[in-house]
Amino acid sequence: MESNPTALLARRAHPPPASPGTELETPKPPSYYVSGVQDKGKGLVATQTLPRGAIFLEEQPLFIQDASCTNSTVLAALTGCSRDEQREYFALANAFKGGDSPGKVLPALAIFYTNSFLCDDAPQSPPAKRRRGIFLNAARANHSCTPNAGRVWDAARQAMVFRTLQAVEAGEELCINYVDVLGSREERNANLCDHFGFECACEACALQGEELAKSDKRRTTIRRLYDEVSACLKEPTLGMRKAKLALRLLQEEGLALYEATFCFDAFQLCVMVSDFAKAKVWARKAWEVACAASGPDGPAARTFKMYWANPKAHRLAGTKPRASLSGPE
Ligand SMILES: C[S@@+](CC[C@H](N)C(=O)[O-])C[C@H]1O[C@@H](n2cnc3c(N)ncnc32)[C@H](O)[C@@H]1O
Repeated sequence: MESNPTALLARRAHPPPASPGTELETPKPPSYYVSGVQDKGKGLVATQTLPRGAIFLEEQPLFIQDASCTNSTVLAALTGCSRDEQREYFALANAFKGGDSPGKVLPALAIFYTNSFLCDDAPQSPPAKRRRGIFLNAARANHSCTPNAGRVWDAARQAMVFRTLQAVEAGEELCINYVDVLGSREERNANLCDHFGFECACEACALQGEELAKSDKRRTTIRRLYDEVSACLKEPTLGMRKAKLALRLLQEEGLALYEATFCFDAFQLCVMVSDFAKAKVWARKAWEVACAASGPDGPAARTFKMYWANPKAHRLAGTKPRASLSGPE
């Protein structure tokens, strides 16, 4: 096996052993278990009721690869893992299995492509520098077009952190989103098939007839509003109406994603027309949503908190004639 200078070995999320003399903490029961789920193979299921914003999984990578990874570099990284870890790795899903085309991907690399997550320390690093990691537990998280969980890479702790985006009942599956979930079922599934090789079996994709048409319309409208609100610099009142419509549609569709973005848009519209009282309310709402999605120390939560404290610090403050806009419903 060729040596692999690019594979950065890291350890999995095992709690460090207590040093002699330190008191042992009572271990917390895990918030999820891995189980078979209908039409999706295995998945993560909540063991207990979890409130919005609860961390249910934190995991360090088994190993990380950069963008130039090959089957050989993955195999080399695996030589630094225990036998059990290697066995667990080869038991993960392989979206490329069964393909008999000449360009067939070898198993170690195919499993890496199917299960790795981006874990870049520098945000927005160029594609060639992007690092991806394998997380043996997190790899069991399935996709949903109405995800109830989100994940962020905590660079300081070198761990992937998963939080609930909304309250979750015991026994409910914990799902993230692999692709953008705005757009119609057809568009979402085309994207999932192209990039991940499967058709989605989530609840939103299982809708039929009128229910499906309504869901598709809500999602395509939210996507349109996403572009339109930011183009409403000249018409803050119209922009606010669109932002609030998007928030209403997100709620109807049960989507927690994008809420912070629209709240922050509403904040920016308020600061533009010097309605700083409403701006504060919107910034606070954006902060609350961001805290639930990616924690209070995430970049979005920190930015929103700063503007909540001082909305006048925003570069658009007072750039339009004074007006009064509406706050959240
Ligand atoms: C990273 S793995 C997720 C865990 C996987 N279900 C398992 O059994 O290990 C990705 C694979 O899970 C399946 N999967 C994930 N989300 C799905 C969904 N919404 N509908 C159908 N299959 C899904 C697909 O086979 C996909 O290639």
